[in-house]
Amino acid sequence: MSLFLRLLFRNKLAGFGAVVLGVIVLLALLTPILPLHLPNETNTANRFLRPMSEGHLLGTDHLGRDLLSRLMWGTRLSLAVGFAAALVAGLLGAAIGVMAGYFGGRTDNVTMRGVDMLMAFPYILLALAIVAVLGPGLLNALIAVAVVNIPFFARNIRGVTVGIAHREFIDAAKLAGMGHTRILLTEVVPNIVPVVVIAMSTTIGWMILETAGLSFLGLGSQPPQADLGSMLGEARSALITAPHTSIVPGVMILLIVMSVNLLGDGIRDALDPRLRSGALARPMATTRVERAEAPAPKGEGLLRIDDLETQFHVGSRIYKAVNKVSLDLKPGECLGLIGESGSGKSVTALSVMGLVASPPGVITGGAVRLEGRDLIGAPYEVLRSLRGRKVAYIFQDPLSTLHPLYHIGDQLIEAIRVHEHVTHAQAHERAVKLLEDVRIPNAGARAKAYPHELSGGMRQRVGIAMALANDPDIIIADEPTTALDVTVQAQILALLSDLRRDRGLAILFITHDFGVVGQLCDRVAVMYGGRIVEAGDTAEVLAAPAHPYTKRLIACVPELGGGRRELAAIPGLPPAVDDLPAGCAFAPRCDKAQTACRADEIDLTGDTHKVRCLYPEGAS
Ligand SMILES: Nc1ncnc2c1ncn2[C@@H]1O[C@H](COP(=O)(O)OP(=O)(O)OP(=O)(O)O)[C@@H](O)[C@H]1O
Repeated sequence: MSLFLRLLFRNKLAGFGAVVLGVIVLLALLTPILPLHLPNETNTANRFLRPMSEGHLLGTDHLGRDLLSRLMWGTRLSLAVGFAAALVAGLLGAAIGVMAGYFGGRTDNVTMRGVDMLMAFPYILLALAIVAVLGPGLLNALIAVAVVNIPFFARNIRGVTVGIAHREFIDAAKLAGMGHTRILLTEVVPNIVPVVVIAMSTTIGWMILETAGLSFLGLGSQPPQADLGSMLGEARSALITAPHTSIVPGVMILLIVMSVNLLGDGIRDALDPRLRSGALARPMATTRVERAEAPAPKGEGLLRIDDLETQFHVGSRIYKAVNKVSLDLKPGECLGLIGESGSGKSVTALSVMGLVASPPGVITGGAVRLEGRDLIGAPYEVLRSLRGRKVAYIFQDPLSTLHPLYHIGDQLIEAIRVHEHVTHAQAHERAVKLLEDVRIPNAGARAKAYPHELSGGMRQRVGIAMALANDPDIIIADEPTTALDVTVQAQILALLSDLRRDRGLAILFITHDFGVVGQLCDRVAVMYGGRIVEAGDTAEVLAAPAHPYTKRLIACVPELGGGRRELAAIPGLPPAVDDLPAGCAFAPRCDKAQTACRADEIDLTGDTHKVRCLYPEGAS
């Protein structure tokens, strides 16, 4: 709760709205005990007294009634009706939306067509019609406002529920034998409550306005009862001669609606989990850089990463995802970056082109040099011109990176034309050639397919073709074969290997599978807890792993035809990068660890085969 309030008040306008609304609600609650005139007490001798008159701070109306008192009682009534209408519309609308979205089929059709019919009328006409049938009065105005707003909630919530109803956790609940009522109450409703709260918080102001509108027309509260709309309606005839009688309720309506809307926006933002995790809705175009100075280059290379540090700053917590990582990639070389989930491989790869989302990501140190030019802190335009053209990425799940509504050919054409001024026809020809290069059969026809029409392996070939679209020098492949079965995985690896040879591509290949590294990579770097713990030629590391972590990682890979042996899982879990232990991060899971391992930082030592360990394997 305190986190929610902190996030809410971080948005200054929402904080202002909360304070203004809080004061108004408090005054409205205290109205019965405040020393005010009676709101309906008339005194025609004192008609239209100006504000600041004796005994009448805001003056009086056409019947000599005290405006301050009527304002307070009227505000109380308008707020109560607005909140009640929002609650009724929100609950009924949500219930209809949940039922229609969850059960689908005929239930959905019948209820939604009813809702559509309600929506087909202009809402104010519908409200007028309802009040005309029920008769004027505040309760009937409340019913009318609630009814005309039900379709808004029903439609929104139905959409959200349809999205949830087919999710795996609902299937799991069904498989576990839960009934519909239980699934609705325990699985669906908790997921839609934030949406209902957000929709209600942003529509209360609107409903207060609608109720005031009906009262203004004489269909809501009836004389002598005051609400803000009826006060405005009664003041209409004296708009010029006694403007204060209109201004007083008008300003109050403005304050209430404005503060409710500002607060509603703030509540919506504060309930957004991305905001809660520190990732404010709009990430910057490139990763934020807070670096003292660039370290000197430690050598040559097409791509050199020197002492890179990337962190996530979430509230007061600092996640050291990448901690002084150094790597280098030569033209035509394949470097494997391997480690368990969460070791920092993807963040390292994304830092290269400033693609880590900020906030919360921050590059706090190091350098990334492409052909000698430091890219850390480079302007967005520079990075944009290099992204795709010099360095291209292939991701694990092409279905989430390919646009679902465009033909794959068109997406390739777009990728080509981002960097090259070629005609559509030329780009199309190139796109088909690229699809042929990645060995997609019948490439011309396949260019017209949508991503969902292709198999996982074919989609990943399209992902590779996208990466090749601008003939880059470097491809960063982030677990591109993890989601594929072994035969397709072998085909994709063979394809990457051929492309590397034919085009002289340098590849940074991220994986957690030493088997894949053995097949494809010349060199390998092993990551653990955001640091490189071992690096060297693949054959050398595979034959004689020096770090106990590498050794255990290799032992996890089953060997075909290697006879029956126990697969050695690594006990324990990787460390949380916001609370790394002192010394070696692997020490808590290492059976060779000594006291010294837990004391100070350990250096990466060695020449071509480097290791960060005080007691490496094989050493006497
Ligand atoms: N937005 C974020 N906020 C806080 N921590 C984050 C955020 N994104 C990533 N991290 C942390 O950074 C660390 C490195 O994550 P990264 O995705 O690079 O791991 P990885 O080795 O690529 O794992 P995987 O193989 O599962 O993709 C993890 O511990 C992760 O929890």
